[in-house]
Amino acid sequence: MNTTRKATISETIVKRAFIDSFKKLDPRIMVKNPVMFVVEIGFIVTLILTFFPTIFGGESEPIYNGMVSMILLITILFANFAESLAEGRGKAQADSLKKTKQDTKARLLQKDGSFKMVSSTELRKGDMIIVEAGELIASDGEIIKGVASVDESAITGESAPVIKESGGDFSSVTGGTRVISDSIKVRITTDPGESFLDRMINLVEGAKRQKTPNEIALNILLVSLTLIFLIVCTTLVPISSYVGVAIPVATLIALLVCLIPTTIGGLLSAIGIAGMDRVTQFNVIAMSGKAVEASGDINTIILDKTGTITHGNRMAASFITVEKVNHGELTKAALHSSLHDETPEGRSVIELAKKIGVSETEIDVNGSAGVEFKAETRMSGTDFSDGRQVRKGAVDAVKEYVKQQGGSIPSDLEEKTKMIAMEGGTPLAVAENNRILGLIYLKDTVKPGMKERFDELRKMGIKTVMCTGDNPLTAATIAREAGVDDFIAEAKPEDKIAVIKKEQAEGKLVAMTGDGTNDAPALAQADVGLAMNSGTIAAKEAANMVDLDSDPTKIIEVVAIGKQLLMTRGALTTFSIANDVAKYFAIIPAMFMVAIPQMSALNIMSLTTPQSAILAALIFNAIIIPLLIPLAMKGVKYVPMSSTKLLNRNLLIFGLGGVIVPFIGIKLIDLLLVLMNLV
Ligand SMILES: Nc1ncnc2c1ncn2[C@@H]1O[C@H](COP(=O)(O)OP(=O)(O)OP(=O)(O)O)[C@@H](O)[C@H]1O
Ligand SMILES: [K+]
Ligand SMILES: [Mg+2]
Repeated sequence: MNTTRKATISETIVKRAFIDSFKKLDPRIMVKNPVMFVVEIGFIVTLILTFFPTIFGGESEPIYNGMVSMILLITILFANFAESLAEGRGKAQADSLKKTKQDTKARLLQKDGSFKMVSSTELRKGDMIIVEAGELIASDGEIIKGVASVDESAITGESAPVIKESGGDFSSVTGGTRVISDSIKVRITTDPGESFLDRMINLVEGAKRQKTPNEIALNILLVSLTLIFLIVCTTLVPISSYVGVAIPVATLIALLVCLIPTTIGGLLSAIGIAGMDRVTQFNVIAMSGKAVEASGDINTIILDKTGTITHGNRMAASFITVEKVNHGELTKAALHSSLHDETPEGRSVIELAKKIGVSETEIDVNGSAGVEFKAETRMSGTDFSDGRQVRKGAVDAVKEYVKQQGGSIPSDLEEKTKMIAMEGGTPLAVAENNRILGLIYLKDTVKPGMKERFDELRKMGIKTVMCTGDNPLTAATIAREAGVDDFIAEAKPEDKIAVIKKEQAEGKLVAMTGDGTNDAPALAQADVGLAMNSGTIAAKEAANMVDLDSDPTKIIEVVAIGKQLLMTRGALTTFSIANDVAKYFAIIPAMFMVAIPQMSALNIMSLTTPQSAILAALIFNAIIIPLLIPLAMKGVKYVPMSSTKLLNRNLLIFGLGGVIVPFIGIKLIDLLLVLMNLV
């Protein structure tokens, strides 16, 4: 689906990561990762000991010190490499996006109606520009007038052009995309440097990456463990001298590094970056790592109906009269109600009326004023200078409207409304003053494969709720067809927020997908707000994720990636700590073996010499990091099942595995060291 933005781990990325791992040795950068910073201090101390073996008093072997020092350096480089590699794909994407970001010329509209050519960097919020076919859109904005097909491949990677039009949910355009046909008038909505493309570059580049609350909490745990082991290792000095053993400083440092959680400490940020990156590979732009993490814990998903579950191109299919109303009269009224309605629905009504055959004079808008469609009123219409008022809208809204003017409700309205709704269509009632003339049948169909997608979510234990402004019958039909768990009909924007707040009050994490301006408050309220790239600027700004392919069901992939991120972090933490336990049993007996022969009983791995044992444990501690890079980057495999089952499975694999693997690994390295005559 995506060609330009998907970068694989290429040779260039690996090369850049290799160089970056050395740059990251800078202590000012290292200090941000306390566990690895301790390793770096250990490296420096052992390096000094290599050249000045007696500097801290007592005897020590320079070659052994040098070996420890080198292994420590490699350990740090491995950890840095993991992080650099994770960052690499984003950096490569940022490079290709920057190429898209060229300085373009724009036709800036002047007060007198003429236009002036200006550079895109001069455009400010509120400016009006005209973009003609073949031209690049200079900045983000909203179409005020016109319809055009736009090539958005520079941003989305999707080569098929999309239709953008004023009014309604498909009015936003992105800077850097190209108008293919027709001409549009655009109101600029961002200042230079704050455009969607700018934000996207910053995000994929990881320039402003912030640690998530979960990462911070885990870091605190890792730092605490490091402190505890620092104390343990320091207190070993008086204890050992009491039993008559002098432990070399290099050995103490090796022991400390083996005991502190270097595996997870070295891979933690790579896991986070890779998680964000996986979301990007799915063509979803996450504004923060926090949003990706939250999606892993989602309990409820709120989706709107039109354009999300259904195709959303609600087109007028037929006009249905009530009682004894003349068909021509209804057609005319439907047309009149839509004269100023800029929404796709409104335009489709005019199209249908023209197809049926109304005279051109009826389309004259002179002497009339439009009543804009609003999600709150769920009506639109026209007021004529002769006092005639024509409205169309949701049936209950129009019923209320005519009742207020003393009108009555046609006897067959309900039955005919029901007929449309039962088929999943949206019925709009048409009224002239206090008379209801009939109905407009807006057709819309459920997107294919919806049922399977919602089944998948159910398996993950996630509840789906469809929230629509449409009537309960249409809602019920679509809900049944799509297989959502629950639905809310006749929902106004504030109702959508209320649903989210209610779930949140029960301690649940809520995700919401939407595209309309009326969805924006709810998108902001939700823990995870996924806006469609096709949607309005307001929706995209309120959300913390934007789907470039405008596929609302992609929330499923995002949830899976979030879960995978949390699981990967948990699994590798478990593995890292279990590992350290095993290393303890490798080193401690070896350290005291000579002085306290009884300790040999604990030397269950029967490692050759104290030195071989320590070096083997330290080497294992280093190479486990690159060995786990693929897992950190790709994530632990996620299969939809309950979280308890998942937890048990992972504890078994990574907890038990974490104890067993080092025993085998350390023993093998020990044998190898002896074979190579290194100890
Ligand atoms: N152009 C229009 N003129 C008059 N009424 C409209 C128009 N468009 C929609 N309506 C009516 O208003 C209702 C609410 O429309 P809206 O698009 O805001 O729904 P929504 O809350 O976004 O939910 P969904 O997108 O799931 O349908 C529609 O169900 C329809 O009855
Ligand atoms: K360790
Ligand atoms: Mg909508």
